[in-house]
Amino acid sequence: MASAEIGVIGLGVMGANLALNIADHGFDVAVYNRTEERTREFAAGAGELSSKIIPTGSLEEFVAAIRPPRPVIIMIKAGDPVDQQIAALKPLLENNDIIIDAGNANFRDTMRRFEELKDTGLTFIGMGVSGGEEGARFGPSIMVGGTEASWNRVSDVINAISAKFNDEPCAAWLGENGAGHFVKTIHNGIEYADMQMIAEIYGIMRDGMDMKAPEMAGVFDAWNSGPLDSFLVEITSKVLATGDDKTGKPLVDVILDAAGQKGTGRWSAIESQQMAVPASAIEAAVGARSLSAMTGLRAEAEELLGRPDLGRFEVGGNAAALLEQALLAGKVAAYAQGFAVMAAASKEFGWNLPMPIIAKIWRAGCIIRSRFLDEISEAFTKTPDVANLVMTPEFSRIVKETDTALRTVVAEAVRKGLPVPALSSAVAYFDQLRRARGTANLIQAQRDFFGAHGFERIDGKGENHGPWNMGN
Ligand SMILES: NC(=O)C1=CN([C@@H]2O[C@H](COP(=O)(O)OP(=O)(O)OC[C@H]3O[C@@H](n4cnc5c(N)ncnc54)[C@H](OP(=O)(O)O)[C@@H]3O)[C@@H](O)[C@H]2O)C=CC1
Ligand SMILES: O=C(CO)[C@H](O)[C@H](O)COP(=O)(O)O
Repeated sequence: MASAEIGVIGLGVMGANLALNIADHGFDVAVYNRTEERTREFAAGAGELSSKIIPTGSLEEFVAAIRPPRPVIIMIKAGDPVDQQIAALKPLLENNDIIIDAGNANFRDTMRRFEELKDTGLTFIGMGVSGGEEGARFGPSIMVGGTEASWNRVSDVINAISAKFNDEPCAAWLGENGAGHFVKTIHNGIEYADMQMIAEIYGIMRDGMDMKAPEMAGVFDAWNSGPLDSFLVEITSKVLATGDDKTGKPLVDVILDAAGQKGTGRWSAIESQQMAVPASAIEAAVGARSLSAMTGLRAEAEELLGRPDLGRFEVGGNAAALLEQALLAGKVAAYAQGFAVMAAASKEFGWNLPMPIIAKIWRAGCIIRSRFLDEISEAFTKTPDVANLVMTPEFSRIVKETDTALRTVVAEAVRKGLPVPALSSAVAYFDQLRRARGTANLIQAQRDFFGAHGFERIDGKGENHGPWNMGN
């Protein structure tokens, strides 16, 4: 008997919690997982929600359990598995059924899938979901891409299960085809930059100020009541306060310093380059994760080159306050870059991405949720067409107020041999951005010299060439 209102395929961390969240909001949900054992375990652990959950052992049974037109959420490993899953599902579905890929898909795959399914009678939605395990269970931030009509058909359930900020759902339709997954990708790119900058500040405290993890936990905890108030700062404090049962040391001290990455940060950097919109903080964060994973090379390099031991990180006065300001400044650069990349993609793909709404739906539920996003949403609401976040009155004020702190922290870290790739990229970004006459005049001259590429003069339009003397 088809009684479920919606189905979820994939009962890993995210799918299982999303299914429980859906059931918790009163919807009957059919579930299926490739490995049936996981479905059995999930159903057995569903407790009082089990009456709303229909576990199924085959795709046929799964499809038959959902009332047409069927919304089917796929929440499995991104990439080829999604194509395989769609191929297996397609012959079983009927006209008007909706396939919703909720994993971290590359938006280019989403656009392809959208096209492939366009004339089949089925509808495809690419839906970015953020919030990790807890978000999926109790309210994630949800970024939807597809036709507006398809969004209207699923918005009740998606709004219901999403996080709420001031009672507003942190879910929205953001545009056609790949829009939702693109925005989720940039969300993750910003997440990478945010995390990297926090890690750089942690590195300064640990290696430059000789602070121990519990002491740092207190500093991050205090920062969480100020302008840096955010989920990532909050969990950083909690992580730093956690001990290791085995050694009695802070757990963070016994974790291998090699960061994993599943692709979304890298895609953000690649897409920013494709669109010629600088996202140097995100790139620095991706690069730093890659270099972190080269543990053998780093050990050899330390041996060969020596690790600079240039003394303590000294900024005079209140170092914690300066670090807090520097982190805030770095965040502004990362978010300004992420939003600028989205603005360019919006034009290129004709999505008309609503920046104030994107900032709004990131205010709760997602990994980068913060007080800061409320300020961004306000800034974009007041000045929706601004070219760059830092050009808004609110954020230009923050850039000016935090400038000395960012510059001081980066300069002192560089002087003392403490790596700060993302924070230093922020200084360079701001310094280049606010310099009306830069140095690319020389690059233009060089290009013209070796390749006759031409240049424009400051005192007139049109292409010019220099009288370069190639012979000498
Ligand atoms: N974890 C997180 O914080 C977040 C994850 N995501 C995204 O959500 C998606 C799911 O992630 P998560 O729940 O963490 O992953 P898990 O590793 O916990 O679970 C993976 C799921 O994918 C299924 N799967 C893997 N390969 C295939 C395949 N070839 N065919 C069918 N099913 C397959 C697994 O089934 P089986 O049990 O049979 O192996 C399992 O249900 C990913 O795209 C991820 O990037 C998005 C936001 C946050
Ligand atoms: O989407 C997420 C959070 O928003 C996932 O946790 C994702 O896996 C994070 O990316 P990575 O694994 O590359 O750190």
